[in-house]
Amino acid sequence: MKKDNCYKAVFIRHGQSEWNKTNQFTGWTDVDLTEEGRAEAKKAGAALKQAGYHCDLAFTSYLQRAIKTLHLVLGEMDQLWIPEHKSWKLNERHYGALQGLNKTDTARKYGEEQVKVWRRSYDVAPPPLATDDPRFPGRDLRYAQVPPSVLPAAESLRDTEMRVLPYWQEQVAPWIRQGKQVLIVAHGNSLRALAKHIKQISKEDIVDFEIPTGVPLIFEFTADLTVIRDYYLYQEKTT
Ligand SMILES: O=C(O)[C@H](O)COP(=O)(O)O
Repeated sequence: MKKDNCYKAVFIRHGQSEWNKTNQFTGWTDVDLTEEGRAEAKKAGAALKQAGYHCDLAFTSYLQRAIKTLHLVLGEMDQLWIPEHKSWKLNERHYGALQGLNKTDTARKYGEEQVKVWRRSYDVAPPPLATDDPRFPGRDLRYAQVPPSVLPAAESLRDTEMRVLPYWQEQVAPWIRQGKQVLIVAHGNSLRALAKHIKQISKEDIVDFEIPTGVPLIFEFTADLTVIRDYYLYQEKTT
C-alpha cells in the first residue's frame, strides 16, 4: 500500500514456539506454536486490523510456526484470502548440531561467551549437522526441489543473509516498489539478517539487535526503498 508517498512492509517473527518455551535451539526443526504463541499471533492480527492495515500479499517460510502465525494474523485481519508465498529461503537460520539442545545447558558446557558467539555473532556458524544425520534437510521431502548442495548443515547470520537477501531483492522488494503492502512472517534470525541489510546495521551492532516474538515491526520506505522509519506497533517482551 502506498500512502502519501510512503511505502510500507510489516515484519512479524512467529509467536512463541514449543522450543522457545523450553529454551531449545530450534533452527530448521519444525516445532509448533504454543498456546501463548497462538495468542501472540492473534493479538498482532487484531492490532493490525485496529490500526487499519491492509496487506496485498504475504510471505512466509516452510516452517509451521511461521505459517500458522501468518494464518492467525490474517484470520484476525479478515484477510485470509490474500496471495501468500512460501519459501525455504525465509526459514530460520540453520542451527546445525545445536538444534534440540537446551540453551542454558549448552552455556554451562561450552561457556556463555561461546554460546553468545554462536547465537549472535555475524560470521561464526555453529557446529554443522553430519550429512548422514537424519535431520539433514536434504532428507526432508519439503526441500526435494532444492539442490542438496545449497541446503545448509549449519549457518552463521551471514550465511542466512546470503539466502534471505536475494529473495528479498528479487521476490519481495519489486512488489513494495509497485506500491503493494507486504507482510513477512518469518523467524528471529532470518528477520535479523533482513533488518541488518534494510537498516544498514553493522556486523558489530547486529549482535545486540533482537526481534520479539509476535509483534508487528513496521518499515516505512521511500520509493527507492530507503528506510524512513521503523517501529513496533506495540511493545512486548522478547522471547
Ligand atoms: O532457532 C532458534 O532457536 C530461535 O528461533 C532463535 O534462537 P536464538 O535467539 O538463540 O538465535
